[in-house]
Amino acid sequence: MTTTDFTSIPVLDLAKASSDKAAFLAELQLALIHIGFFYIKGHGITPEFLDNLTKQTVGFFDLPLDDKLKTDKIHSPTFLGYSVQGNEITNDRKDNREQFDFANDQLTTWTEGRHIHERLTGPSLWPDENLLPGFHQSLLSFYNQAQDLAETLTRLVAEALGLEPNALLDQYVLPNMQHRAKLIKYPAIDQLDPRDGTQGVGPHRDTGSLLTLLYQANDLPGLQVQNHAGAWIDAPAKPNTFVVNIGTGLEYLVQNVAIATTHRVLNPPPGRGPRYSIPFFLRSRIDKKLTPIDIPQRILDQRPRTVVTDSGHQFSQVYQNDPGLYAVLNRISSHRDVGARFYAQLAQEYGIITSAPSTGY
Ligand SMILES: O=C(O)CCC(=O)C(=O)O
Ligand SMILES: [Fe+2]
Repeated sequence: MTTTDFTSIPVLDLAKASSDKAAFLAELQLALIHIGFFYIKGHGITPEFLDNLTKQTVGFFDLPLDDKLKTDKIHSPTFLGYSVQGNEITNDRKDNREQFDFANDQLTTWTEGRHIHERLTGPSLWPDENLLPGFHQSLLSFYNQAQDLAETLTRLVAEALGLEPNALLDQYVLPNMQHRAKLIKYPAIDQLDPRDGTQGVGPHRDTGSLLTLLYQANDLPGLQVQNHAGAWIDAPAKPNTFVVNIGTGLEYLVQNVAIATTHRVLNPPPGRGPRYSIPFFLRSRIDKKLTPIDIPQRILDQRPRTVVTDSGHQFSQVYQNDPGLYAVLNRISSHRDVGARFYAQLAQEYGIITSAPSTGY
């Protein structure tokens, strides 16, 4: 075990990818191999758009509970929709956060007898447009802009690892596949029952995805990244940046040379009000078994030897054989009520409902 490791998260400027590409790729390579997290600025998503998205986010969580519950995930096998505070489990413990999962609207192709992963794809559950005018449109616009940015970054990740720009996207992302995004609200500690502790979301790695882009919508502490010696490092909000991190999908597909670093969120300190964040997850395709890509030896030689992590490693073997099944199991694990309703047999087969395992994302 190493005793020293990174103590802050680097800020990369996407504009530099045009003005001085070699320097940008060198910074990116370092972040991928040794940190697993970086901030990105100069990304082109406007401050006005992000301010409006923040207003829509606060507006949604401020709706009466009954209105939010009309979009509850329990109504859909896609796990898209609202989850009330305390209804999610990470690393065996209840998270203190409310969230709204969404994606672009797609039709379900699943019918009895087809692969179970197809049941995850389908339309989002939107609140009544009259309650929140413009909400649906803002969120879809965020989804599309974030997907473009995540794909741009994935091309640069490929280059930083000595590959052709499209090498990862061509193999591991389908043009029309459904990715995921969320609105999240973390109540401050004084708004919680003391018995609930301070776990906004427990230590985890983002499961099965390639990259996560996270917009921290207000300036409150809480997000922490576990460095590879085991210490927790703050990742404070920085205006007009996204925090970018690597998912376990990318880590596996690039032979562990980019690292899916563990992170968590603590509920905000008393008196500061709730923290809001908005992640987008660029997934890897889940319709077939994926084989890791060949990486130049000079890059592989830089792989870190040991990484300390407080996150569980649930089902990672399943991912290697069947990423679609893995995606379903992770969703069931995080949202047991939806799992019990739509996937009872699978949940039982994998001991999920009764044994309370850990999960991520
Ligand atoms: O809200 C945040 O800052 C992080 C959220 C996160 O890590 C996740 O939902 O996977
Ligand atoms: Fe995460």
